[in-house]
Amino acid sequence: MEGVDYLRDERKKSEFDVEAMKVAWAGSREAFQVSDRMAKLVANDPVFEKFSKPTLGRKEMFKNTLRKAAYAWKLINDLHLTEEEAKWLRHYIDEPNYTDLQWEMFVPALEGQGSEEQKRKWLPLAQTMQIIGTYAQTELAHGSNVQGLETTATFDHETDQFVIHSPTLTSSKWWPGGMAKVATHAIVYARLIIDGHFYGVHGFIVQLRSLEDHSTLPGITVGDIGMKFGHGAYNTMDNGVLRFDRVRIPRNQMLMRVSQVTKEGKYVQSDVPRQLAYGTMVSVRQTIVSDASKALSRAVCIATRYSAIRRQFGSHDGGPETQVIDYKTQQSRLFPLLASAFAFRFVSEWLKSLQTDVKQRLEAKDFSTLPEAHACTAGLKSLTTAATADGIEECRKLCGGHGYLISSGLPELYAYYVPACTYEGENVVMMLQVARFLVKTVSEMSYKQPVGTADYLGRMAPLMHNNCDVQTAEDWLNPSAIVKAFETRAVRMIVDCSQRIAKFENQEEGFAELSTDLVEASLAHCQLIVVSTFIQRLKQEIPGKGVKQSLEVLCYVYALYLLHKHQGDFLATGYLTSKQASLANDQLKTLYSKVRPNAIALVDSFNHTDHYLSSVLGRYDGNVYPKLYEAARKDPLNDSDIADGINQYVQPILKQKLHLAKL
Ligand SMILES: CCC/C=C/C(=O)SCCNC(=O)CCNC(=O)[C@H](O)C(C)(C)COP(=O)([O-])OP(=O)([O-])OC[C@H]1O[C@@H](n2cnc3c(N)ncnc32)[C@H](O)[C@@H]1OP(=O)([O-])[O-]
Ligand SMILES: Cc1cc2nc3c(=O)[nH]c(=O)nc-3n(C[C@H](O)[C@H](O)[C@H](O)COP(=O)(O)OP(=O)(O)OC[C@H]3O[C@@H](n4cnc5c(N)ncnc54)[C@H](O)[C@@H]3O)c2cc1C
Repeated sequence: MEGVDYLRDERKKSEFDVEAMKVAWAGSREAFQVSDRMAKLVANDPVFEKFSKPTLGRKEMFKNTLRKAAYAWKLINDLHLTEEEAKWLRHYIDEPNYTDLQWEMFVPALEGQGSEEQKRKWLPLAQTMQIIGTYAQTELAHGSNVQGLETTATFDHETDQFVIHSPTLTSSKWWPGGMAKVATHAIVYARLIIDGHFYGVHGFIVQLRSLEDHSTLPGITVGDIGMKFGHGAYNTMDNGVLRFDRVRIPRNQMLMRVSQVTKEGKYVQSDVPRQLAYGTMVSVRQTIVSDASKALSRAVCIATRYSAIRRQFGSHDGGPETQVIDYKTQQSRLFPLLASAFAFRFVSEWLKSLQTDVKQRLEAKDFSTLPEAHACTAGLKSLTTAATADGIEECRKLCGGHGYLISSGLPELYAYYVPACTYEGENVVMMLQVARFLVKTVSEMSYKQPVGTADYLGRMAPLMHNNCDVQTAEDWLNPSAIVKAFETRAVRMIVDCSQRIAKFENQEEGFAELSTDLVEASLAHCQLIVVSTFIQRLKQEIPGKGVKQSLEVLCYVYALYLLHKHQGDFLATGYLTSKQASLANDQLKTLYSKVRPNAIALVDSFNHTDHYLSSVLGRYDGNVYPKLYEAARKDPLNDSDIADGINQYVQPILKQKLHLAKL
C-alpha cells in the first residue's frame, strides 16, 4: 500500500460529516464559500506559485513579491472583489508584503485615529492605493515602551507646521513593514512638543517618497534593516529603518481624533480616553488571534496526514508496520494541537464579536468595556501566538527527519510565524497588561461588580473555598466541572498575587516583584476564556452528522490537556487532589482514542489547499514518497553531476591524497 491508499482508508473511518465540519470551522456557509473560492483562485493561478521561493536571492524574492501584490491588486479590481474576498485573497497568497501594512495598520489607523476631515481626505487615497502607507511606531531603542519613543514632533507657530525629527540614532524608526522600499507615507509616532512642553506620543501622517518617481523626499533617510530569521519566510517584506532631519508637515497631519492642536498651538484633549490612540494595535491583535488558528491548523494538517502515512516498527510476519499516528506518544503530542487549532478558531470568532461591540459602544461614547477589550486582545494574542509557535515546532518534530526539509513546509511556516510572539506587543509585556487589569479589577471589587470575562472574580468567596467533587474519570466529561476547575485556579492565583502586592508599601514595586507569578495568573485567566468560549460555542446549534460530538471531544481534549500540563497550578491552589488530576489524565487518554478515527477528516475540515500548505508531507492525496523524491531532484545542486566548486576545491585535495599515497 502507498500513502495514497492510507489516506483513502483513513477518510473512510470518519464518524462525522466533513462538509458540515468545514462550515463549522469557517463560521458560516457564506464564510466558507468566500474563503474556499479565494483559496482555489490563488491555488489555480500560476502567478502565485511559491515553491521556488526558497531558492531565490533576496532581491529576486522581493521583486517576485511585488509582482504578485500588483497582480493581486489587479484581480481585486478586475473581479470587483469585496473587502472580505480581498482579505482572503491576500491571506492565501501567503507572502508578507507591504499590502499587509496598508490594509491591517495604515488604513485602520486613519479610520480609528483620524478626525472626520482627515478621514475624508486620506482614506479614499489609501483605499485606492494612490498612496501606500506603513505604521512607523517602533524605534531602534524602544518598541514595547511606546511612551519612551524619542522621535519628536515640534509645533512651529510661525509656519503652522510640525517639525518631525530624529534627535538620536536610537530614535531611528526600526521594523515597520513595507517602509524600506515601498511606502510613500507613514503614520509616524512621535513625542508632541509645543513651546517646550511635552504632550505625549501621537501619530502623524508623513510623506516619505515622491508620488512622481518614488524617490525619498528631502530630510528623509530610509532603508532596509536586513535579512530576518529563515531564508524565505518574512524576507519578502521590506522592514525598514527611517530617520528624519527636521521634516516639516502641515499641522493638520497630526491624527486628531483623540486630541488636537489648534492654530494657536493649544493642545486640546477630546472627551475620549487617550488609549484610543492605541486602537490600531488592539484591532490588529484581534486579527493575530485569528491568524494563530490558521497557522496552527496548517501545521497540524501536515503533521496529521504524514503521521497516518509514516510507518515505523511493529511489523509481524511481514505485515505492515505501525502507522506512527497509532503511537500513544504521537497522539498525546498531536491531538492537543489539533484541539487547540479549533479552540483558537472559536475564541477568535468570539473576540471579533467583542471588538465589534466595543466599536459600536465607542461610537456612542461608551468607553466602559475598553479596558476589558484591551486585556482580552492582549492576553489572547499572547496565549495563542505562543502556543502556535511552539505547536508548529512540535509538528516539525512529529514529522521526524523529513519535517526538517523545506519541502515539508514546516520550517518556512515556523520562521514566518514566530515573530508573531513579538510584534504587536511582546507576549510577556502583553500578559503583564492582563495582570494590571486583573489586579485593578480585584482592588475595585468593594464598589464595582466585575463583568464580562472577569465576572467570575465576583464569585470569589465560593471559588476560594470550594473543592472539586470529581470522583471518576467520567466525571470530567462535564462542562461545569471543567469551567469550575479553571475558574477556581485563576481566581486563587489572582487573589494570591493581589494580596501579596497589597503588602508592599509601593504597589508598583510589588507588581514588579511578583511579575512572574502575575504572568502565570494572567495565563490561567486567558486559558479560562478559551475553554469557556469553546464550551459556549458547543451550546449553539451546530448542524451536520456527528459534527457537534466530534467538537465536544476536542473541547474536552483541549481543557484536560491544559489541566494536565498545568496540574502544578491546579494542585498548588488546592482545588484538586492528585487523584482527581490523575483521573483527568486517564480521561484525556480515552479521548485520544476517540479522536484517532476522525483525525484525518478533522484536518480535511480546515479545507486547506495543497498550494496553501506548500508541503510534500501534507499533500491531500498522501502521495508523499514519490513527491519527496521529485522535490529533491529539483534542488539546484542536482542540476549537474559535478557541482560548481568541485573541480576547484575538492579535486585538488583528492589528487593531493593520491600523491601522498604514492609516497
Ligand atoms: C502584523 C505585523 C506588523 C506588526 C506591527 C507592529 O508590531 S506595530 C508596533 C506594535 N507595538 C506594540 O504593540 C507596543 C506594545 N506596547 C504597548 O502597547 C504599550 O506601551 C503598553 C500597553 C505596554 C503600555 O502603555 P502605557 O505605558 O501607555 O500604559 P500603562 O501600562 O501605563 O497603562 C496605562 C493605562 O492604559 C491602559 N491601556 C494600555 N494599552 C491600552 C489599549 N491598547 N487600549 C486600552 N487601554 C490600554 C492600561 O490598561 C492602563 O489602564 P489603567 O491601569 O490606567 O486603567
Ligand atoms: C517581523 C516584525 C515586524 C514588525 N513590524 C512592525 C511595524 O510594522 N511597525 C512597528 O512600529 N513595529 C513593528 N515591529 C516591532 C515590534 O512591534 C516590536 O519589536 C515589539 O513591540 C516588541 O518590542 P521590542 O522589540 O522593543 O522588545 P523589548 O521590549 O525590547 O523586548 C525584549 C525583552 O524584554 C522584555 N520586556 C520588555 N519590557 C518588559 C517589562 N515591562 N516587563 C518585563 N519584561 C519586559 C520582553 O518580554 C522581552 O523578553 C515588528 C517586529 C517584527 C519582529
